[in-house]
Amino acid sequence: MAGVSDEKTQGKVQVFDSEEDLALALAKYVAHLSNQFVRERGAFTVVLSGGSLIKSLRKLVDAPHIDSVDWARWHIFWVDERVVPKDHPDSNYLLAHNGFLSKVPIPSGNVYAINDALSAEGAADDYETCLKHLVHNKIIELSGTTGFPKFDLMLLGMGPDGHVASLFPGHPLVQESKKWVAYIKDSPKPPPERITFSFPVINSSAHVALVVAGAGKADVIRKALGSDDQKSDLLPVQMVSPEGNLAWFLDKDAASKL
Ligand SMILES: O=C1O[C@H](COP(=O)(O)O)[C@@H](O)[C@H](O)[C@H]1O
Repeated sequence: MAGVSDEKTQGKVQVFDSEEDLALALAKYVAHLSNQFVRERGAFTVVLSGGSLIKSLRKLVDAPHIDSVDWARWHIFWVDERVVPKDHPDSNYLLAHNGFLSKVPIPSGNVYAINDALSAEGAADDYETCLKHLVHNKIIELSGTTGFPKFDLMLLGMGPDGHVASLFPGHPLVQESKKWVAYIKDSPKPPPERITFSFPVINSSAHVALVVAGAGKADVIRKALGSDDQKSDLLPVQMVSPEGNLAWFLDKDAASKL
């Protein structure tokens, strides 16, 4: 590992010599949390992003994790999804299925994809209803502090503009304070129609990992984690501030301007 810092304000920042090393450490971190939550409460709720995050999960399907993780206890959600059919190349579900879910024995009933037959608004409402049902059944915990669902682990990627989930810089959705799941029809990154968890949900998580690799993201990482930052005009990634733990997984290229 190239470096690590642990500051209360920004979470634990780990910088790895390569994306390969990052992926190895990420797998170890996820497997450790899986063991902990399965032991403590018999379930592990994991929220996925789309994009490059899925490739960075590839070491979880290798030994020793493939055999040691209790996959039957996992419950899979998406922090955001594009409103397209599940077999469309833009689907975050399809990406996760091909790159991760098809390689591990998570029961299909524990994989909560959006209803792709609905409009953006309908799919967001439907997903929120699904989450409420799972809170009622105690699969998902509820934060005693915020009243929003408290996922065990949220795995977030970050776009080169500093967006997380489908919460984009300057978009009014970043201020959503009531809905658990919101919809967007004018996403600056295609496709335009998506659903996304709101910041209150993201920030109620027990653990959030922000996984960022590549030189194309170095400027935003400097803004988010560098010392010369002014706190006005926060990028979405700077609004990630969970009530639990925040861990950054960066490769050397993403951290090159720190
Ligand atoms: O559109 C999206 O982009 C972000 C970032 O993707 P990346 O490929 O730059 O890592 C992703 O986290 C989000 O889930 C996705 O819908």
